[in-house]
Amino acid sequence: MYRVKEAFYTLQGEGAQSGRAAVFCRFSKCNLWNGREQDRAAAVCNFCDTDFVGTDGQNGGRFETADALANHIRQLWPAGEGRPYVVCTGGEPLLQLDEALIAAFHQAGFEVGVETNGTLPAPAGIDWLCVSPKADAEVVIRECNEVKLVYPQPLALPERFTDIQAEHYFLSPMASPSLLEGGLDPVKQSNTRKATDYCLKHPRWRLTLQMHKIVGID
Ligand SMILES: C[S@@+](CC[C@H](N)C(=O)[O-])C[C@H]1O[C@@H](n2cnc3c(N)ncnc32)[C@H](O)[C@@H]1O
Ligand SMILES: Nc1nc2[nH]cc(C(=O)O)c2c(=O)[nH]1
Ligand code: SF4
Ligand SMILES: [Mg+2]
Repeated sequence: MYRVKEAFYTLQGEGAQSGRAAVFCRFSKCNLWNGREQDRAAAVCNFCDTDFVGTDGQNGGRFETADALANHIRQLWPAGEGRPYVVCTGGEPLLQLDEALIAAFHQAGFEVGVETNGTLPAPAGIDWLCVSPKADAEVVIRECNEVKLVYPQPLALPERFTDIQAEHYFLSPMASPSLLEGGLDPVKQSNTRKATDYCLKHPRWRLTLQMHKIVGID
């Protein structure tokens, strides 16, 4: 059984695949926060900008089989256009994503991207893996396509993650958890300046901005 909070067609807004059309499959649940506001401050990850509780979002639901979920996601891709791309996110997708579901996505013609906090092992077959470390949580994934660190995090300094083998290292300025528009978020503006300064001093790191919030697509 797979539990999905919501699924929607949009442009990838973050990292090296920014601007690419994708169906986002947002799995329910996370291992670093239970999603309740009253428990946020005590959670390992306490700045999450996402509601991943339950299965009641747009195109969300409970899916008994990998094929049922893959077919559901396939219907959200525009007919006959380009190479279908699904981004598995959440919540923490690696609590649920398994080799059977990756195989079903491939069978349905998808390339499979994953956004993970890196604390759980990744199944084989993922086409694009993004690891986004959180606070003092141990990262067990040792290689990926991109590291995308939300910045600043006092317990997750960038230096700690340069031994993860990756093609790209990104800093993503921390936004207010509440869903404010990109331009109206003073917390984010100040964090964007800090991330910019860090990238200028340490040029292996690149800046990425949450383009979907700037553009206002989701
Ligand atoms: C909601 S998480 C879900 C996937 C996975 N649990 C993770 O943390 O990578 C998706 C992406 O949003 C980022 N994110 C979450 N809250 C954010 C915030 N307040 N500002 C900027 N990025 C944030 C995460 O770091 C991650 O890269
Ligand atoms: N457009 C868009 N791009 C994204 N990239 C990563 C996201 C996520 O929440 O995992 C995300 C998201 O929520 N929306
Ligand atoms: S950002 Fe990711 S790891 Fe942090 S609470 Fe949200 S879903 Fe969990
Ligand atoms: Mg998001």
